[in-house]
Order: sequence, then C-alpha cells, then structure tokens
Amino acid sequence: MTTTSGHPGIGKNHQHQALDADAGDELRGMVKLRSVKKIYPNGSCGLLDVNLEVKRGDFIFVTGPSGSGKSTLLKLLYGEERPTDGEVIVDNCNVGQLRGHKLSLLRRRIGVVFQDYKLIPRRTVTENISFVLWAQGFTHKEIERRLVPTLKLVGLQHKASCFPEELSGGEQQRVSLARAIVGTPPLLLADEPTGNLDPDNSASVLKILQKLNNFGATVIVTTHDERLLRMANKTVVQLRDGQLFQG
Ligand SMILES: Nc1ncnc2c1ncn2[C@@H]1O[C@H](COP(=O)(O)OP(=O)(O)OP(=O)(O)O)[C@@H](O)[C@H]1O
Repeated sequence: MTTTSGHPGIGKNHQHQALDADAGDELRGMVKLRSVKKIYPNGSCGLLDVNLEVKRGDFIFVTGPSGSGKSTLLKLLYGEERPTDGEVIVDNCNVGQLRGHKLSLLRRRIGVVFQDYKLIPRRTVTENISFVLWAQGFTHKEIERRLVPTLKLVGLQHKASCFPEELSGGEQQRVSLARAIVGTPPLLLADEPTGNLDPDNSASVLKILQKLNNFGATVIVTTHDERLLRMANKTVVQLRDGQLFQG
C-alpha cells in the first residue's frame, strides 16, 4: 500500500469466482485516491489533498480522532459523497463521476458495514441478509445457496429466524457483516465495526474480516480501537484534520 489489502465461507465455488474475477488484475490497485479534497456545503473540511493506494487483497486500518475524516473517506469510496476535487478510483471506476445504474453496479461490488448496523427491524436475520441479494436480482435458489454458509461464517445459524431486537449488539453487528459479504464483494468497507462491542465480540468481528481477506477480499476498516489495531497487526494509516499520514 502506498499512502499510497474469497471471501465468506460461501463455498469454494464462490471463492473461486471472486478470485477468478480478479485474475490478471491483481497488480492493479483496488482503491486509488488522487489529491482528494472534500469540503461539505457548510464549509466543513472532510478531507484535504489525500493520496492513497490500496492494492487488491490488502487489509488496512484507517484511524484518527473524531472528525478527522474517516467516515468521509469511506463515503467517497462507495459514492455516498463526491469529492470536491481530485479523483476517487475504485475497481478501475472513477466513483465521483458515476451516476444512477453505473453507481449501483459498482456498489454491488462493495460490501459496507456500518457502526450502527442499519438492520431492518421487522425482518428476521435471514430476511435482512437475503434482502440485498433479492434486490440485486439473485434467484431464490442462489440466495438459499449463499445464505447458510454466510450464516455459518458469522456464527449465527441458530439465530436465523430472530428479529434484530432479539439479538445482542455483537450478534446484530455480525448480521450486518453477513449482509455486507453475502454477495461476495471484492471490496469490504467497515466503519468502526467494533465501536459498540466488547473485546470478545470485537475479536470475533476481526476474525471474520481476516477470513474474508484470506479469501481474497480487499478490506478497509476505520477504527478508534487501539486494541483492535494491536490484535490485527495490519497496515495502519492515520487521518488528522482531513490529512492522511502513514503508520
Ligand atoms: N454531511 C456533512 N455535512 C457537513 N459536514 C460534515 C458532514 N459529514 C461530516 N462532516 C464534517 O467533516 C469532518 C469529518 O467528519 P467524519 O464523519 O468524516 O469524521 P470521522 O473521523 O469519521 O469522525 P468520527 O470518528 O467521530 O465518526 C467533520 O468536521 C464533520 O463535522
């Protein structure tokens, strides 16, 4: 990486699909930010002249104080925000210029895990996870085929019929992880995925992220969690006042 990292245990076929799609691409970057600046309409500075390159298969942490621009960086990567200046390239697409269907297509290749889970309250664990696939037009059979191994990977087979309110915070976070990975995206973004979790639950989330990375997914995680950084022992970049520093 310069400041310039398979997949869910969804079965070997899927791992291979994910990896095959990347075959021959591996030397190309998954994420490239060139002189990226983000100033919000109210004048707040999100990012200032950020350059970052993340290669396929990398696993990096982005850390930094509250308000330093961590969420802004992830939002630019999945196109929720557009840069004021500079280029945001994800999987060879210039995200800032994508609109409508093209942006939706890119987003299918990006799994996002939010700190506040964003689960649908009146839907079961199974429904929350399958919804993404259903929305993408997967067949019922394909959804079934992916569901069980994904539930297994996050350790929630026994909670498949529960509603979010019947789950602990750690379990809800694992449902949100399952939802992000069930489509086998080559890029996984996680915004403070252990922000609300105790050390045991944080460790299990980290294990799942590492497993996905071992299967070939590129993983970018924002965190304040020093314990998580020590446990993971991966590349860390720091944001301070919208500027990026290595290590
Ligand atoms: N939608 C928005 N409109 C205006 N300003 C915003 C918006 N989103 C973020 N900001 C500002 O941009 C800066 C960076 O915010 P960001 O949420 O990226 O920080 P962060 O590092 O993720 O913080 P935290 O760790 O508290 O989540 C902050 O000054 C924030 O107030």
